[in-house]
Parts: sequence; C-alpha cells; structure tokens
Amino acid sequence: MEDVILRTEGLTKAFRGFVAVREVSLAVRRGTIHAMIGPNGAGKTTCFNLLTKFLEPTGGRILYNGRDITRSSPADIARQGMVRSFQISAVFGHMTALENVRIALQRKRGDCFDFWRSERVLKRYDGQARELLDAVGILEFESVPAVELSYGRKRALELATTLALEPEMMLLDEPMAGMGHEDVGRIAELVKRMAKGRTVLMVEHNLSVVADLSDRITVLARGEILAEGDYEAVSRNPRVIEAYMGSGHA
Ligand SMILES: Nc1ncnc2c1ncn2[C@@H]1O[C@H](COP(=O)(O)OP(=O)(O)OP(=O)(O)O)[C@@H](O)[C@H]1O
Repeated sequence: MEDVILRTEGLTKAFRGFVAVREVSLAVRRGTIHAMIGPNGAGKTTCFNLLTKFLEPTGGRILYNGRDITRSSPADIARQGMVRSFQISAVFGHMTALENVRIALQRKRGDCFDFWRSERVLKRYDGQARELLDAVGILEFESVPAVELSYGRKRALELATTLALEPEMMLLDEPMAGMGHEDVGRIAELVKRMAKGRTVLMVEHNLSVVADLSDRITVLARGEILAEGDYEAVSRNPRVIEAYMGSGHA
C-alpha cells in the first residue's frame, strides 16, 4: 500500500455559489515533492488555502497522517508537523537574519515571544540558528536586518525560519514568484535539499522548476483535477495542453 501523508476526499469550496474547487481528491505520498499546477484561475491558491486551513471547505475532508484535520486551525496543523512557507512571510523586517531564525527556534520550543528575555538565554539558540542560515546559504548576512536583504535572500531566510520548525511536511506557495533567473536556480536547489526526509507540496507557476523538482504533479483546471502523474506524462496529456493553450498561458 502506498504511504500517503496528506489526502483530500471530495474537497470543495464555493464562494457565494461559484465553485472554485470541486470534488478534489488528492493523495500526496510521503517523502515526495508534489506540485499543483494549472492555468490562471484553476483553483490552485484556493486549494492550497484549504489545505493550510486559511479557508474553510464547503465540502469534503482533509486527512493528515490519517487524521481528519478538516476543522483544525492553522496552528493545530503546524503542531502536527505541516508548515506553510512563503507569501505569508514569517520574517520580521527590522530584525537581523540571525534574530529571525532564533525567534523561529524559540517558537518551536514553545517559548513565547518574550522579547525581554535575557540575551544570555537567547544566545543559546545562536549555534543552531547559524547552522540553519548556513544551510540556506546566507550565513554571511546574519547581522543584516531582514528588510535590507535582497529578495532571493529574504526567501532563503523564510526557508530557514520554516526549517527551524522542523516540519514533517512543507507547503510552499509559489516559491519562485517574483524571482530573477539566478535566484530561481538557487532556491530550487535549496528546496531540493530541504525536501530530503520530508514531504513538500507546492503551488508553482514556473514549469521548468516544476519539471526539475517534482516527483508528482496534479494539474487543476476550472477547480477540478484534470491530470496527474510525473512531468513527462502530464506535459504530453492533450487535455493539459488544451487547458494551458485555452488560457493563453502556454
Ligand atoms: N474569495 C473569493 N471570492 C470569490 N471568488 C474567488 C475567491 N477566491 C478565488 N475566487 C475565484 O476562484 C477561482 C480560482 O481562483 P484561484 O485563485 O484559486 O486560482 P489559481 O489557480 O490560484 O489562479 P492563479 O494562477 O491566477 O493564481 C477564480 O475564478 C477566482 O476568481
């Protein structure tokens, strides 16, 4: 039997009668990088927001590790090991890169945001925070306030703060959005490295990144699953080609 970490059954979301996601039954296998793609308006973001609990479904169920999380809060599922990164930025601009990762480590430990905590106690996290900054390739910027980092480096910092939470599963919302060519390559490599020993589900528009990273791809169109498989299979699927052509998005 395949080992499925995240499963949806008939997941549906309607906005005042308009069905943005219709009866989506998805199975994400443990240890894989799974991408959700589709033309504009396909329902990817809505689906992603349902999975990360930022939206309530109007129908269907979501199961994480076999447990029904359909009505769980985002904080609940984060505690269970499923963490969302990107777009909703976890980065505090006025704090340095190191301080940002340190705070994420504190959160993981369950310490509250205690900004009055003594420097000495906070310093305990520095070693681990530096390891994470090193892992995402921005250790040399540890003392730079996040707001002064380049876009790509800020994203790397976001990844470091996500990794600090030691997620079992990471949900990445358009990790390459707004990136220049160089950064795309760097972040793609990073995602690949981070995915070792975890499961990643991402929504991504950059199809060459999707081709490079994903083990499995679900193509959505008009709120429904149009095709599923590896990149080879879905990119040759006539229905997928038609959906992309029809949207002027090929
Ligand atoms: N809050 C909302 N209220 C009403 N309609 C919505 C809402 N959110 C999304 N929709 C509609 O649902 C459909 C799917 O939107 P969604 O943003 O999920 O698509 P997407 O695949 O992420 O598109 P894109 O690639 O353009 O980001 C669209 O027609 C959109 O207009």
